[in-house]
Amino acid sequence: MCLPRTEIQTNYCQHVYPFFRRLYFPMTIEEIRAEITQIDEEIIHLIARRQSLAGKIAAIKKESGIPVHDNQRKNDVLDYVMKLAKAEHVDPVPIRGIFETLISMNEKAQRAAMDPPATRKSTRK
Ligand SMILES: C=C(O[C@@H]1C=C(C(=O)O)C=C[C@H]1O)C(=O)O
Repeated sequence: MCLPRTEIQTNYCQHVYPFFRRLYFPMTIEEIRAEITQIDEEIIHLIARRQSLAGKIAAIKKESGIPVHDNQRKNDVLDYVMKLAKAEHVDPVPIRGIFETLISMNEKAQRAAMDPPATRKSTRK
C-alpha cells in the first residue's frame, strides 16, 4: 500500500510503485480471473462438442446391436488422458475422475438418444 505525504512520495506512489508492482505481478487479479473465465468457456464448448458425438455413436450402436458401455474403450480413454495429464505435470487422479464423469455423461446421452422420452414406455400405472 502507498500512503504519500511529501511530493516525492506522491510521485513514487503514482508512477514508480505501479511500474515495479507491474514488474513483480505482470497480471492483476481481474486479468487472471478473466483468463480463467475464458478457459472455462472453452472447456464448456469442448464438453458440448464431446457430448454432441453421443447421438452419432448411439445411432451406430443401436443399428449394430452394440452395447452403450464398452469397458475396454473406457479403460483405454482413461489410461490415455492420465498419460496426457502426467506429461503436462497435472495430477492424473482428479483427471481420471473428471473423465469418468464425462464418460458417464456420454453414456447417459447415448441411452437418451436411443430411447428418447417420447418413445419410452411409461412405468406409471
Ligand atoms: C463413446 C463410446 O461409448 C461409451 C462412452 C465412452 C466415452 O465417453 O469416451 C467410452 C466408452 C463407452 O463406454 C464408445 O464406445 O466409444
